[in-house]
Amino acid sequence: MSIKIEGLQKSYRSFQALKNINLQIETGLFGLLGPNGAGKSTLMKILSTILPFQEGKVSIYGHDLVSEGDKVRQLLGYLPQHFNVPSQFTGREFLHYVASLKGVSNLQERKNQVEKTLEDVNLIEQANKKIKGYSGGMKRRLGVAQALIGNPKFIILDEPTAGLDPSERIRFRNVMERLSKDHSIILSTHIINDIESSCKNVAVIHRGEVLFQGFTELLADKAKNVAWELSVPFSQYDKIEKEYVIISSRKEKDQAVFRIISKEQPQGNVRPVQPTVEDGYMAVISRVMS
Ligand SMILES: Nc1ncnc2c1ncn2[C@@H]1O[C@H](COP(=O)(O)OP(=O)(O)OP(=O)(O)O)[C@@H](O)[C@H]1O
Repeated sequence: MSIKIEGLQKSYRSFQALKNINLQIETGLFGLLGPNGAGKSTLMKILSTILPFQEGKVSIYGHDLVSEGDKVRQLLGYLPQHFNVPSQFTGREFLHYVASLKGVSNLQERKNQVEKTLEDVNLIEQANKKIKGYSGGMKRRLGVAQALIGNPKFIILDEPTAGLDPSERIRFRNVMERLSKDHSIILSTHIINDIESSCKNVAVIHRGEVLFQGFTELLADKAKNVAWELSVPFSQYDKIEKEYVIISSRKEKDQAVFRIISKEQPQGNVRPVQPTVEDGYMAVISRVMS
């Protein structure tokens, strides 16, 4: 087991942000899903040793997070949710700087790593431009790059794909897939598709609690027998929205067609549907499970 979290509790003053978290994370890509305010960033900050916690035990590749923080940091690459870079640097200069800080002292080795990482995040063409001229997506990709520099065994990425266009998201996934063979990578995202197509294991966290952990495809099973497609006249749109957990809706002629989660079979023009990972996620966080 690469990462073991036992009985982790974190409070900000009187507010309990993480409640008795127990997670086991192996080599590979691990997805952390949860709505806004669930506690994902709090957990990631704790794992990256920058935030203290009150209760529990965390072990990273056999090192205790608290008493062996220095050893853990040597294994770590971290992209925080809000990542600011010195804007006067060029992308290439910045990555050389990060590589030096991470102890890559051999110049040739540093060059190799920086160029490979720039390629991975598709920033070769912009590498000699000052960061202040980068777009939001380019800055995010540079953020991912700095987390990968130094070849850390344990990589924590807090919303790495936020602001990336679809082709860059696909590129990101391919790089993660390559790294997942011999790294432990935890990534948080709101984009279920990112998790579905690349993470073998996932945890769903909501209001500071882990509500699901396991194989990603098993998350879909949580919506077994509770996922429906319901067609209603357009006039009933608001009523349905209030009554059910809605996954999506579309217009078909004069009908509104809803994909919903409901324990009871709804009345009317309805049919059961094969649940997706997104259905499972919504079923878990709304606690409407089969
Ligand atoms: N420094 C802080 N002081 C007090 N409360 C905090 C602090 N940081 C976070 N919180 C609270 O802890 C809870 C979890 O926040 P966290 O940022 O970990 O959620 P998240 O899952 O990352 O959310 P998002 O998806 O919106 O980024 C929220 O209710 C948040 O308001």
